[in-house]
Amino acid sequence: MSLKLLIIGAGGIGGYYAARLAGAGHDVVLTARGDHLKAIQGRGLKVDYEGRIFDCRLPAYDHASLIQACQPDDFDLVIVALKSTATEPVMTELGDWLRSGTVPVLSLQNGVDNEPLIAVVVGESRVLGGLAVRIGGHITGPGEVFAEGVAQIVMGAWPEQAPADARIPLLDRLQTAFNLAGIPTTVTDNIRYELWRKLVINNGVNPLSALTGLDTRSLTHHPEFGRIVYGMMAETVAASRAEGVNLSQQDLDEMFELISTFNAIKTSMLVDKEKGRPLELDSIAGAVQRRCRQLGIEAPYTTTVSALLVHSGTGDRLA
Ligand SMILES: NC(=O)C1=CN([C@@H]2O[C@H](COP(=O)(O)OP(=O)(O)OC[C@H]3O[C@@H](n4cnc5c(N)ncnc54)[C@H](OP(=O)(O)O)[C@@H]3O)[C@@H](O)[C@H]2O)C=CC1
Ligand SMILES: CC(C)(CO)C(=O)C(=O)O
Repeated sequence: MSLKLLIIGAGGIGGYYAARLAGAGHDVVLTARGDHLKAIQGRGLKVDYEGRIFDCRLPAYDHASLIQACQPDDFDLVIVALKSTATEPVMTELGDWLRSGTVPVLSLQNGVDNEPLIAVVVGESRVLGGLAVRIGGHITGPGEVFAEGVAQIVMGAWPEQAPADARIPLLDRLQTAFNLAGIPTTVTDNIRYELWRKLVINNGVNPLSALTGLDTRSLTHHPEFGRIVYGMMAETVAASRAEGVNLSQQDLDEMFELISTFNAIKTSMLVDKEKGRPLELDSIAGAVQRRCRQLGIEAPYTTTVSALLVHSGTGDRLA
């Protein structure tokens, strides 16, 4: 049976997954703003993925008109695909509307601090944690998204899955539907572990790519930058202990291997820096630094790269 899905933030990630899900016959509604929204409303959303073009005509709204046009329980699922810098303001903007229904909310964002912000608004029992894995994607022009990679999704009941958790039937349904739509999707019973493993990658490459302008392959294969990437990843592994997640040396090596052998991706933070947009620095490097401070340990690589990035002229745009 087809799903009714609301995707908040039709950018690189939201736009790509929207196209796959709509292509498989699901009813997808988008939110966006500005020229991108106008283009989606006028001409539709065009997604260029691995040599295939998806042209989709989908209903799209800004948040003020979404509240007028739809009820939260018109949907089986709300997917948040915003930058982390927008999570709190958008949750405030849509808070009363979301609270007027019972629909579950899935975050597909990088970082470990989005689900807690969503839970403040809708309550933990409605939150699904998730992440977009092995995908690079961004808006290339109004109404246009480019994406590459196998583009998996990992998701699970947040913060943890209880025995006989009421969210399991929905997760199973989503897993089946997403896989049939061409999105390799797995459900985990330990989503916080997976979110932290992804943070290892993002802290390893995103800030350094924004600082240097280099893609993920150039960074990880560079004799000096590769060591800095590994150092920032190791600091993320150490930081995970502050939340009892306790990532291991094996997690560190697996994540370094994953990003070293993945496509040469222009990270989302580099794309934001080039476009002069706010960076997810606080939710990536800041998240690691805060946990390390809490544990009384240093995070010298993360602290240095963050400080250089702020100093390089983006400081006034950090959220
Ligand atoms: N891009 C990638 O390759 C990957 C990204 N991720 C993560 O996925 C998440 C989403 O990233 P990404 O897709 O790159 O983000 P984008 O910036 O491409 O997309 C976010 C979209 O949300 C829109 N938006 C923001 N605020 C509002 C608002 N108030 N009302 C309506 N629309 C709004 C943005 O509009 P505007 O442009 O006007 O701000 C933009 O269109 C991030 O956490 C990122 O780290 C994970 C894996 C890979
Ligand atoms: C590093 C990468 C591409 C991994 O998917 C990512 O998550 C991002 O660009 O934010």
